[in-house]
Amino acid sequence: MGGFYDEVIASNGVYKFYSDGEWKETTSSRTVKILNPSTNEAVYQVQACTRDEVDTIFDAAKAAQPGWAKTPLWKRADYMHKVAALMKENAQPMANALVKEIAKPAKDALTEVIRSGDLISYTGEEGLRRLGEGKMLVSDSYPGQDRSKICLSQKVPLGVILCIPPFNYPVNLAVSKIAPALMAGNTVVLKPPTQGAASATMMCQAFHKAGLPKGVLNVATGKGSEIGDYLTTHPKVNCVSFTGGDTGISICKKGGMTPYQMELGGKDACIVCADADIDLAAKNIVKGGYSYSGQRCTAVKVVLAAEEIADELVAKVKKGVEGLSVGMPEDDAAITPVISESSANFIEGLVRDAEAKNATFVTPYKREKNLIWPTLIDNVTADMRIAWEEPFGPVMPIIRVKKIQDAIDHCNSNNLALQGCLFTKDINLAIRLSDAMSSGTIQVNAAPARGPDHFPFQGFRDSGIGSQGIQNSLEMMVKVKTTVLNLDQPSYTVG
Ligand SMILES: NC(=O)C1=CN([C@@H]2O[C@H](COP(=O)(O)OP(=O)(O)OC[C@H]3O[C@@H](n4cnc5c(N)ncnc54)[C@H](OP(=O)(O)O)[C@@H]3O)[C@@H](O)[C@H]2O)C=CC1
Ligand SMILES: O=C(O)[C@H](O)COP(=O)(O)O
Repeated sequence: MGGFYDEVIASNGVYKFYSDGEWKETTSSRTVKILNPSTNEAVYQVQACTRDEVDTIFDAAKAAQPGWAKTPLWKRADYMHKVAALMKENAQPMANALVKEIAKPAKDALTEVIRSGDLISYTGEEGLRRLGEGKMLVSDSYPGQDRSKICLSQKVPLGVILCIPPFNYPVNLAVSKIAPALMAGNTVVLKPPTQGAASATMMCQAFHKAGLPKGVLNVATGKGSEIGDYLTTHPKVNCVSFTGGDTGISICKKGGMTPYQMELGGKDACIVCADADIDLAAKNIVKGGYSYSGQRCTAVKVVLAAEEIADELVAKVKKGVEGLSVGMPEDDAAITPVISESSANFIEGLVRDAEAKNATFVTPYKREKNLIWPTLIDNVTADMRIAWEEPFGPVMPIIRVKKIQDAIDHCNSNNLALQGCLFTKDINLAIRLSDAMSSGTIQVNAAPARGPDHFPFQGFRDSGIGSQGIQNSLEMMVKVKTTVLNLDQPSYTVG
């Protein structure tokens, strides 16, 4: 694997956890297996941290926080640039791990690591400018007041941030939480997804090698079902930044007076209007719906096509889908095995339901273990589960609509409301539709996407709480502290 990562791995080949600046093995000797989705065989193992170890990790994070908050902003930014450079220099082994543990196509895996380095650098820059700014308010703007009070507000850290990313971007969605949290003077406990824990753990070595002070970043590994509740309800947690599925909703319900940044599931709708550029729409549906085998929260997950153009659109999407390579991530196939057998079974359940209710299979459904061939399903109706549920797999439903209002109503009736997109050549219609679609982000004439990573990224309804994107994440990782200067008499500057 290469010297840079050697100390991350224990002598028996199990990845270590990271606490108080040191790579450690659990005293329980229990480990968690990470299965390769392409073979369903164990490819890596991580430590199953005990509750005592979790306590020690939080103690380290809590103890390190005041010192880190006193580290000048420019120094924190310097660390971010060092980490980013180290990640990029040592990207390939991390990308290889992504290929093996989450079956991400080889090129996309490398892109994830490089994109993460860029995100960390940008966060250093942005944090330096933004977090150095506060506000000064004078009192005489409020009725009845004179100018005898001056209010100074600044952005201060929240404390210890618990970061929990999902399997599909274990590196990128980890750093999109860690970097803003650290820049804002917080310390971090990372709980990586089990599938993705090896690459996420490797990523933390870049922080270690950059010389980050002890306890500022810590990694607790183990199954979410075993240590998740203990982590999220831990008394030393001051904010939970989570990306994943419905688990996020139960975290909020179980939790207390802790701020949450939640990015949850999506059922991103793609509305194709009668006047759309059909080639452009078809290209985006194929790329947006099937890249990483549909396992993106921003994947196009239902197409709502105007009846007039539906035949032409379906034919063009079919052609694109038939051109997708299907195979192994090592070979950089476009469609690779989905994350687990249970995920493949769930996807198959949605497909069988649509089949039983007489949907039209434009491309046939085919599956070998976790590998599912890209499937295009036309004439989907509202009584089918796939019209509403998120497959997180390479399966695309098309619903034909008589009126655009039907498409808007479908989009707005779903509790999942992350992103959406629309295709039209009419800018006025585009704005009206975007305003009418009640989802966190609407893309006009392109597929949904989170990036570029400084753009706001948020879900409405059950798709999330708060907003991400570098700028908004920085704002979510701070609270406002004010100091009011009370003068003995009003004072005015007259210019
Ligand atoms: N909006 C967005 O940006 C994204 C949303 N998603 C959504 O996530 C789902 C798939 O991702 P997936 O990773 O399976 O999602 P999960 O919600 O199952 O898991 C997400 C993370 O939560 C952890 N976890 C599991 N149980 C608990 C618990 N009780 N307390 C705390 N943490 C826990 C998991 O750990 P472990 O792996 O050990 O179980 C993992 O790290 C899809 O629904 C998808 O839409 C996915 C990516 C992005
Ligand atoms: O987790 C996800 O699926 C994302 O946040 C989507 O990111 P992307 O649009 O860059 O794939």
